[in-house]
Amino acid sequence: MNYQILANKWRPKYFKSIVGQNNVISAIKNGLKLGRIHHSWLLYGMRGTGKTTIARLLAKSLNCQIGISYIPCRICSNCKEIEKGTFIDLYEIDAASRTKVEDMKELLDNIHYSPVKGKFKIYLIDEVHMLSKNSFNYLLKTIEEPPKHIKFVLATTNLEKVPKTILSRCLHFQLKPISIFEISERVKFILSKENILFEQEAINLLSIESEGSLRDALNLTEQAISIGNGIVSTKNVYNMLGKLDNKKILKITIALLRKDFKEILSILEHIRKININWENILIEMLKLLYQISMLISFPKIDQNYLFFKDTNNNEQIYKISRISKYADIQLYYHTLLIGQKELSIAPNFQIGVEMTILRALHLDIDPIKHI
Ligand SMILES: Nc1ncnc2c1ncn2[C@@H]1O[C@H](COP(=O)(O)OP(=O)(O)OP(=O)(O)O)[C@@H](O)[C@H]1O
Ligand SMILES: [Zn+2]
Repeated sequence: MNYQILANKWRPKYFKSIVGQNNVISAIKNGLKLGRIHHSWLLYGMRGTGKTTIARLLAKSLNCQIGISYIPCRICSNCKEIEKGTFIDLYEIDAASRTKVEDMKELLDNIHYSPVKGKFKIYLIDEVHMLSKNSFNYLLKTIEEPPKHIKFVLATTNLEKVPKTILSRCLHFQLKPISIFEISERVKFILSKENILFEQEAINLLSIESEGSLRDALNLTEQAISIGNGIVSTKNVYNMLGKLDNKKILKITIALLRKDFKEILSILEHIRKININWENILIEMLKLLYQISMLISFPKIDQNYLFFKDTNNNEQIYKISRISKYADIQLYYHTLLIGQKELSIAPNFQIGVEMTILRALHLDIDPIKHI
């Protein structure tokens, strides 16, 4: 069989394998059970959260030869062809590449003919917000009163750009960004099925980096597997993402609070030698300062609330929060934040970051001695 990227190979085959979209899935389940199936569905939400996947599952549920079902058989020829992407009554259109009204006419011209193999002809229009005004008008005519054997599934990452006239004729489903926990559980599940070794921290990093998109998480994982020769290690993921690991972020922040010029210079020299995303250093330092501020204000706060997590470093972070002054931390935070904002006008990112750290070092704040 041809090589398939992880994100495609592990596209859920059942509704129950979809993660993080419980509300949408239970509404679909009820609709299918009761046989109340609207003629036009609109799935919206950020990239890589399951829109196309759910649309295809819906096509299978509606056209399975055993009958309409939340759990289609996956054995009949309709189910098989839908999974392979060869089913004749499922029309998948990427609106981003077919925006013109001629395309829409060509697509909808034979809409009155009955389906060839299934109960329904299904039109899945991805990135529907990209259609031209004329295309929307043409679509609107059909969507107002489609023949009984037609179902539309529209998907978009940009709801604001879909005309209200179209919106008001569809049943809406909002897909949420998927939580870090759910992403990391799914990635770990897939890696164990693929017999690939991984470090937990590496998966956490990938899951945070993908910002709610499971597709992005799986693509990053794929990249990490190839860099690591089949193993997903924390070190490789840090390198791949161009990030300093948490320990170094903690180290440079402590050096700043102690006003340890020598240590700062040696860390900056180290950073210059590796391939790094400079802006990210400021972002991670800001996150750490936020965490310290929260701990000063709420010493007993639930650890899960804090996202600069690394059990080995936690003790030190708690210690800093006990011995530093809130106003000082806020001032450091503000200085780094302004530096981050001004990065785009610095001669380059390295100079921008180094000057920002120097500015923070020279603030009129007493150094903390005993960390
Ligand atoms: N909720 C989810 N549950 C399980 N897997 C998911 C989910 N969302 C995305 N994936 C994984 O990511 C891949 C891409 O997802 P999908 O094509 O459904 O995203 P999408 O929301 O349509 O994205 P886009 O808006 O970019 O088209 C899937 O093949 C699957 O592996
Ligand atoms: Zn079937």
